[in-house]
Amino acid sequence: MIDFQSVLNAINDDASNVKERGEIADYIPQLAKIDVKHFGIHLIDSQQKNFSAGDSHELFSIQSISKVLTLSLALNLIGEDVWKRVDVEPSGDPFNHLSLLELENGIPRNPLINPGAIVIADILVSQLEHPKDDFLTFVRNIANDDSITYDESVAISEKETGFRNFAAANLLKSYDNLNNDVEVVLDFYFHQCSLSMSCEQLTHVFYMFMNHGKCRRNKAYLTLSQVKRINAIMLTCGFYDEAGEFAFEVGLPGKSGVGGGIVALLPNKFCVATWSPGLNPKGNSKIGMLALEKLTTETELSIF
Ligand SMILES: NC(=O)CC[C@H](N)C(=O)O
Repeated sequence: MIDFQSVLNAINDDASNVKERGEIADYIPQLAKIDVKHFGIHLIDSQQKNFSAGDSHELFSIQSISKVLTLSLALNLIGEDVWKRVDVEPSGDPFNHLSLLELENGIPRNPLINPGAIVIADILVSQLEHPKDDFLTFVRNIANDDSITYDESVAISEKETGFRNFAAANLLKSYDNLNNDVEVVLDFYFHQCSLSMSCEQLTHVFYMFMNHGKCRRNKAYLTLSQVKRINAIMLTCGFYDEAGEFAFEVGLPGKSGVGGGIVALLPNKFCVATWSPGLNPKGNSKIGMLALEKLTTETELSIF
């Protein structure tokens, strides 16, 4: 038996001693206020045993990690038709890159870069009666946790400075790959990104991706084939132009966000989330990447 708690304690000790902690994502002014010194880690295993260290119960902005959840709901609602509007190839580019979108006639490379997630947001806005409420209910149900909510101040802050996302949405519109108004779709997108969760809550939501699509209460939200696809997309696209590095160093499907969160999982074994708000130049949590590399090295557990 692996002693996960000892491994997490050691990771937390190491993380606290790192001096160069990366840069906070200050292009969203509300995120710039967060103390770069935070570090938290939480792991849930297949028996639903929980292990944590550091600031694992503090809330943070999950940002792009939400893209996996909107994709899951879109697959639930319209199935394979999702792939008519967004591709499944890694982009090799930063998350907010636009030139590929023009080269490829308005079909985003994958659902985890911003233009792809904006198309998914458009699908949800079309399909749901009360998009923001219904998406929140979906996430709360998976986690079995009604305390999860949006951070309005983060959503408003991003709306005020989200010029590249407005550019992406307008470009999508010009290629007929956005059915609703740019303002409406981005209001939804900025809210999904503003979802506030702790490391513990994130593992409770993402548990289903390591458990054949079933949440902790054993209710199925995704089919086996959908989980396989989403995990594959996380592995190949979850870290933008650092997806290769994450697979190389950590060896797990996962997803990062500019709030400094990372969630990753090993099917049938565990789901883990880290939070450290300082980012590396590729926009992924600097210490979170180091922590997960240590986790899979020490436990010798990875998909490879
Ligand atoms: N990588 C991220 O977390 C980016 C999400 C952020 N809301 C943005 O659109 O820029």
